Amino acid sequence: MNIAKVIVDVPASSINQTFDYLIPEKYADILVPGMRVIVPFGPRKIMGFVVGQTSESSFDSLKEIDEVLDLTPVLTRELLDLGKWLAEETLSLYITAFQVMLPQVLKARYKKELERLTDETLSQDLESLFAGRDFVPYEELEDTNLSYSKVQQAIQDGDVTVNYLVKSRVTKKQVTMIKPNRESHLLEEACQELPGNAKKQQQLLQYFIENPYEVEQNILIKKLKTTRSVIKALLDKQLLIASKKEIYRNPYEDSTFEKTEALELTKEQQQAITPIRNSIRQNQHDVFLIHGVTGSGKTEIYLQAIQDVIKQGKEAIVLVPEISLTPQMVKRFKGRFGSNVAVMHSALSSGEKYDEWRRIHRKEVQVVVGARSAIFAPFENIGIIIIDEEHENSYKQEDNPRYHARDVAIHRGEIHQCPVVLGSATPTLESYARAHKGVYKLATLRKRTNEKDMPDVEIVDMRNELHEGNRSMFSRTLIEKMEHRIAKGEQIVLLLNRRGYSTFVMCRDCGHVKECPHCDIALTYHKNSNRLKCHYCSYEEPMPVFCPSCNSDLIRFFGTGTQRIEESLVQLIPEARVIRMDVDTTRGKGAHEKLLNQFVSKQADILLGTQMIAKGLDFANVTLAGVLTADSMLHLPDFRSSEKTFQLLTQVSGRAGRHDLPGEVIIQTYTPEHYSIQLASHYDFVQFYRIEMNTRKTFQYPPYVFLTLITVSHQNHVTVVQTAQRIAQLLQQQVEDGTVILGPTPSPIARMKDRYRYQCMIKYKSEPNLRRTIKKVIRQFDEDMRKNDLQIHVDMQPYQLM
Ligand SMILES: Nc1ncnc2c1ncn2[C@@H]1O[C@H](COP(=O)(O)OP(=O)(O)OP(=O)(O)O)[C@@H](O)[C@H]1O
Ligand SMILES: [Zn+2]
Ligand SMILES: [Zn+2]
Repeated sequence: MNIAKVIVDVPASSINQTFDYLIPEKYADILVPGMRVIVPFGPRKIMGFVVGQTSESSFDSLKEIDEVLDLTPVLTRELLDLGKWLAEETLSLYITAFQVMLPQVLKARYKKELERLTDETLSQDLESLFAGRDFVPYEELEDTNLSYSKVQQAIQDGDVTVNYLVKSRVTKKQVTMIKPNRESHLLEEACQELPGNAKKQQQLLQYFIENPYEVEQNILIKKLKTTRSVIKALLDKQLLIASKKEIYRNPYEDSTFEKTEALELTKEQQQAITPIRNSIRQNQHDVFLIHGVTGSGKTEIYLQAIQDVIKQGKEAIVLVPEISLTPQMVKRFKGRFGSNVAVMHSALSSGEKYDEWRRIHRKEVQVVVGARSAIFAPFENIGIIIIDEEHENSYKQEDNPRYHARDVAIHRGEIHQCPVVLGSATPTLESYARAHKGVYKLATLRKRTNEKDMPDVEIVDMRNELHEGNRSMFSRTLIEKMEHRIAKGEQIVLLLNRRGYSTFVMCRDCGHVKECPHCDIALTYHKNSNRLKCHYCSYEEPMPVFCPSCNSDLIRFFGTGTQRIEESLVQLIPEARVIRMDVDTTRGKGAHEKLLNQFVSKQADILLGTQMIAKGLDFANVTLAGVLTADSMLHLPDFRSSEKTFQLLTQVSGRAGRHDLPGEVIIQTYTPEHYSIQLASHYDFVQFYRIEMNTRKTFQYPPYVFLTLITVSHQNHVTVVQTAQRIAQLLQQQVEDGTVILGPTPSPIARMKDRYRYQCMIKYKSEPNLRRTIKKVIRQFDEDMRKNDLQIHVDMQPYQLM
């Protein structure tokens, strides 16, 4: 087995296969599939993944592997297989599928070092390598004759580890630790000698008299509500002593989470969890759909099911949509399982992400809570996979590989023979239909755990407001109710449904709309910088003073952004303190969390925001939720627009009155009679499901058919049209009767980043060979893609039809 099969990092379909390389003697003992290597490829040296080994090759004069990057495989056997499956399922390249499963840090080449983890004596050659140091540059290892297998053994024994030196900014985090500098009785004496007014210092000393241990300065400050200057005073008196300590970049200080215990489950919860527990006990793969109203205790069910899995010595993956991966959510998992939880979140720095991944890889944790890509957590003994808010679009990756985390979850669930649990108050029609047919097992939670009714929903017809002379974005009812709440010291959540709306700039004289010069899309006005920005390619320019088309100075912005709403809100209710949450105010790291904390600590009366405020937030003091424009996305050219509207309205309604105070919801709309608005106001999911399924059946949309979207793009318009037409023709010849090929038509955004875009949609009921057919068709354009920058994207499960 002296030959390695390698998938190389060249993202081209002509290279999408394994290449054979000779394994040099020095790597013979240590190399296993799943490791990354550097190999010569043409004139270059590139990275690749070892996916297999063999002793024979049909090629002669093989080149040698240049370097082995990992001493422990970064991809497990299962993940290697999963990568192959993923590539085939989504028609993407093997290399892209492997890359998506790994943290960013492992996708590039970084300097490495060996770190000694033990004080025990190591083998002699390792001792001479470390030569008294704790850290050794990796190159030194490569320069010695030391056998890699010895180092590998030391890593497996936990004596040594390999670190990646991600840019120094994120490599190591140092924290200040504080501990007492004297024995407790001496501290007590000192405490009595402090002046009587030094209450804060006394409190701090008292703490260390009772807890004579080292503690992180920041935690101390939080716990005792004390300050740096108080600590400094005692440091200066040499009663305490400070030191620096390097820590894992654990972004959530575990010790600050209060421990929670399993709650006694309600009847409904028990009924829902029992079959899940059975599957866990019997190592059986089933898919469960928990349809439970907001506040019905789904999360508690997840927590207790995970508890069972941990007891079995197995692992759990919990997926949460990016925007609901809030500190509140993390707290619930860390509160129950403490440091046994890793969190994977896009707001973490690449170093932090790598640390969390490594905790999983080393099996230091049994639970991971994360956004979409956490589905690839390198666990090897999975006992449950949970997808919360399963209807969320963010589970679909809109980039290659275009996968849906739900499909990956079910595939891994089959491999590990473990249950997969999908939960939502508004499941997708696809999932609910499967539950209806018995493919998934359905559990329904009808009641909130606190037995409180869902809040009353009032629909306000904005057309009437207009007729009666109210031109503002706020109905009189909503204003009245807001004023009432503010007077009582209660809080309000206001949602501006922003999809379909934006602040674009238009000339009132000639109607000219300012568009991005590279994309066929209106530019968005940003007031803070007084600039126009493109949300697709990040092009920007200053707000024009004169219309570029007719030179009129009546060029103004239109539409309704959160910023505009905030301004008019403050005009209407001057005493209102408003926190605005949108892409602009939440950009910085931790900004999201900071705004929420301000709201929780009642520094504001109103939380105004886009979709991001509708999910998962749980505020005790919120008694009114308002939706400003319920119908703004009802008319988008997307067959899921009614479903999305229903989901959003239901989610927002769930924000109010979750605790002791009763809640109320106002939905403002121009189409009050629409079924998704009417049924959302009655929380009638099942009726909505029935009506919407009928519509889907009539117009032949999923779940009655499958869709595949092929998008062609190129700088030259003619090339795009011709290619798209040719693809449609070729497909037409090969698909089954009854399969429909729509298009080619221009994509809804017909040009993006200077590239024209056309699309074909395939609608089918059964096409067992579709993937093969598409591959064959696209292969004909290989050369154009390689040499001529033609792009063809295939999405086997399109969600963004725009
Ligand atoms: N068995 C129980 N007994 C008492 N309280 C419970 C129980 N289960 C859950 N709760 C509490 O009820 C509240 C709502 O529960 P939870 O957040 O789990 O519901 P959910 O269905 O996940 O809500 P959402 O869909 O809005 O996220 C929480 O405060 C939770 O602590
Ligand atoms: Zn643009
Ligand atoms: Zn003009």
